[in-house]
Amino acid sequence: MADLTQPAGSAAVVDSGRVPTVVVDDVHVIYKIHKGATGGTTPVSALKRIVSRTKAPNIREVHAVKGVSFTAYEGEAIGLIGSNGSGKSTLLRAIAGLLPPARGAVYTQGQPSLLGVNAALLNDLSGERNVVLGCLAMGMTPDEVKRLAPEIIEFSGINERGDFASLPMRTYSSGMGARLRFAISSAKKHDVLLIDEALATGDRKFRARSEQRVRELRDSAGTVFLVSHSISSIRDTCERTIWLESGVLRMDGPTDEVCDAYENQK
Ligand SMILES: Nc1ncnc2c1ncn2[C@@H]1O[C@H](COP(=O)(O)OP(=O)(O)OP(=O)(O)O)[C@@H](O)[C@H]1O
Repeated sequence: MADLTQPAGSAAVVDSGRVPTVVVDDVHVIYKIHKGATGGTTPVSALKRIVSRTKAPNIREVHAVKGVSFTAYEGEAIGLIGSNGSGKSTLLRAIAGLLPPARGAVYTQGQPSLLGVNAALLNDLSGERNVVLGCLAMGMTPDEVKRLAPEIIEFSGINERGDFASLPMRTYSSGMGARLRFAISSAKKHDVLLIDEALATGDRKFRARSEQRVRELRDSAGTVFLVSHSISSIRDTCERTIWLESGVLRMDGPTDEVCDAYENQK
């Protein structure tokens, strides 16, 4: 995925004066949903379909991202906005390499790191143990982990109301869990960091801290993508915004212009 050479005839445009980190080139993502075993699933009917080259009747397709193209550069923080179901999370997962595009391609510099509110931590382990495991999983050395763990716990704020870091994560509120996930993932410099709504789960103080962290990550020459329904978070942290609607890229430009258009629609 590291080769950023642009394919001939590509819809994505690369500015040669800047270093591209993500090229999304005419990407389509289609979910195939199995509607359950409601007939047509016997070996005989499957054989008939193979012979007649027809699709299984119990598979529905959802075309979630439709021909999206753009290029992201080093040092950019890009907001992704759009109404519910417009394809923001799907696009993020495609950039992370978790969903294969049905058509088109994603080219990235290094392995993008997806930070979502559902990022996997182990519920039966304490916050402290999850910090250690999460940091090791991101490639830190044991010494780095030892040095950074107290800062990560401090940043997450989970100990603000007692010693929660030593308690199993299942005792945390969903906001506390999300804050810890954000604190772990953002402790490391990423070439490309993808954040899905994580900032929305914290309280006001944590939101301010995490917005500052996003700006630092961006300033350290990484590229940050931020999916959020909070337009004020997007305005505060991103200088560029992409607006998706029904899977189609509706607008891509300076945050103020795109957010104004989004807020003034209809
Ligand atoms: N795992 C899935 N299987 C099938 N369809 C899905 C799946 N995930 C999302 N979709 C569909 O894909 C479309 C885009 O969903 P997606 O979650 O990417 O939108 P979104 O813009 O992130 O929405 P929201 O703002 O509500 O989080 C929707 O129609 C949704 O129903």
